[in-house]
Amino acid sequence: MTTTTAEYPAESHVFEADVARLLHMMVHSVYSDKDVFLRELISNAADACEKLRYEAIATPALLASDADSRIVLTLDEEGGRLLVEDNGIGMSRDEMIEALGTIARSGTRAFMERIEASKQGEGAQLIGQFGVGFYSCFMVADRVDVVSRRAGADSAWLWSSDGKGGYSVSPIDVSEAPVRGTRITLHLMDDAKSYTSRWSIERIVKEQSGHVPVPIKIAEKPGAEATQLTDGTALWTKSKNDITSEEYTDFYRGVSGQYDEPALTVHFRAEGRHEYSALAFIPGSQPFDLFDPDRKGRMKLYVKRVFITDEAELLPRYLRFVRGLVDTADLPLNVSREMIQESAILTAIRKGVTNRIITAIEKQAESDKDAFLKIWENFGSLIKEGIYEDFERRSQLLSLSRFRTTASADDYRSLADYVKDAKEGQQSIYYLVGGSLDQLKASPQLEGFRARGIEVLLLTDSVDSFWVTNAPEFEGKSLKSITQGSADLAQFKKQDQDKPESESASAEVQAFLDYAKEKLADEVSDVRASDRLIESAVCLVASDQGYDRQLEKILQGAGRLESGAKPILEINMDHPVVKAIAARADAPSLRDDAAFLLLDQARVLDGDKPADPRAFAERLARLMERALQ
Ligand SMILES: Nc1ncnc2c1ncn2[C@@H]1O[C@H](COP(=O)(O)OP(=O)(O)OP(=O)(O)O)[C@@H](O)[C@H]1O
Repeated sequence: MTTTTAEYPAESHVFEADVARLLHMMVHSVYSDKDVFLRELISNAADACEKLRYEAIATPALLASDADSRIVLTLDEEGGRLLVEDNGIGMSRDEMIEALGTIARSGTRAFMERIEASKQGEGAQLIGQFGVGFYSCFMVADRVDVVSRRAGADSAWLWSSDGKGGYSVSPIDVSEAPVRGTRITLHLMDDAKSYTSRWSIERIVKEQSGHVPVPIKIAEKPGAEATQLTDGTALWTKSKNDITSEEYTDFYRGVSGQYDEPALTVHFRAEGRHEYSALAFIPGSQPFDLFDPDRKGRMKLYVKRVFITDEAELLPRYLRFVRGLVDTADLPLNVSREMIQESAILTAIRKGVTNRIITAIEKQAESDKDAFLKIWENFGSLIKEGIYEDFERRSQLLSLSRFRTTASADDYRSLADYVKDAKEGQQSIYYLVGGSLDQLKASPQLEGFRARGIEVLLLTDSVDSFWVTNAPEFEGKSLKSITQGSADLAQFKKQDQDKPESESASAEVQAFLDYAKEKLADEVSDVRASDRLIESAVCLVASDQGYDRQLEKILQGAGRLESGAKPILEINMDHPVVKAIAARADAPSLRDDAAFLLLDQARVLDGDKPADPRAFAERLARLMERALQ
């Protein structure tokens, strides 16, 4: 039964707020390389063909008599139009409203915010780098009509918009729609009329979409016979030696939706117990939604070249920045998506692909340090998640990790570098976790390590607080936070021989320590002499048991820990202020204020605030008054 207009009159809809924002950005984009719109449309068309092939496994009738997927581009120079048509799955009315009136992709909002916050030129570059799907056609068209008929349905729909405030959806006679699939008509803007020239379309398709796994045809005018532009051969089925790096890049761009160069390409065919091909890429830059909590891996699973799903978890979570696909003949075509998750074959494939990717990164680290460091800068924080998630590969991932350290200057150091240069008798790999490198470099806790030339890893990624607690060892040395427990530095000589090692505390200073311990008992668990301080008077450390201070702050911030453990206040027994206060046993109120002020000073050095700002201000005022009198 054909849908009647009386049942479904033409409806007007306004765009969801985010779509409107995105469209505004597209239309006003100064991005010069507008060609990218065609890649987006072709990629959607190819996805639609792949979805149909998948649904047709269970319902072969969907293919009817037209089994071969294709994408046809029709040029209409006279009418100033470009048509992109596929015989894929098509869209129902509701699917159209959902897909072309809202933004489903996670992270798009974050992406838009980045574009809006950036300077004009940079924002435009971002658009070019990532592409923004269907809506990019409004960079070249002032009206877009989408006619679609879902496979197996007896109705067809027209979606139409000028890309400004909204769009309309109306039923149209099936005789005006493709038998199955979607036809998108772009009414080109005056400065975009070159997209009706065969020469430019052919160039763009070959450059951008030459390896889309659905054949692309071109018709020079409406009604003309279409000739083939690309044959739809799946790139991954070819031998590595027959593929140029341009072809890989083109394919990567299609599969990742990013328009940069891949930083690393891993392409192999596994034979033996399980047979499959894998083609995986590490992107050349961070995808904009990399840190979106909903972001999933984007490796596609094909069975005998039929796309099955991109939710098969073909890689461990921490490798979710890798894009690409696995194609296997070992799974049955009609395997359900649920069964896939539990399949032993898939587990074996996951292991094989993960190993190959990590080995490829390791090789890159050896053969091309700069290229590897770019990967590390973009994705190191994710790779480090693997240190606590992937027990089997922990030591491999630790070896791969690179760090800023007190000895690295602007370069990176590996744990192997660290161990090679460790002091004689040094049992631990020391680290300090915090929010930024500058803050870490200014930490009082570092002073004693610096003075003795002991290297300390400076860790600033939020994941660092977690993996360090799980990876206690590298080449026999345990990882140890310099803000937790005792520093045990006395066994190492200071490099600056002029400064004598501190003698055991004088009785006076010791008495002040005991006094402070009693006074501050509500706020700290201990007050003790420090061997990690040189210039600063005080610092806070966590006790050996429990969490390190930085992790405690993160857990508290996330509401996963109610209150932190009391820290330990360490005091520099050689510090002139400490000595001077210790000498004033005759002035109890002064000692009292000093004890609390020293604690607050340690808090501030830790990036915190004084616990009681008012009491702090009063104590400070009293002290200044005394000094000024
Ligand atoms: N030719 C088409 N056939 C069927 N559905 C389509 C077609 N073009 C677009 N769509 C639908 O519109 C949705 C939105 O497309 P859009 O390009 O904006 O984002 P996307 O394809 O989901 O994301 P990405 O570009 O990151 O893959 C698609 O997910 C799909 O459901």
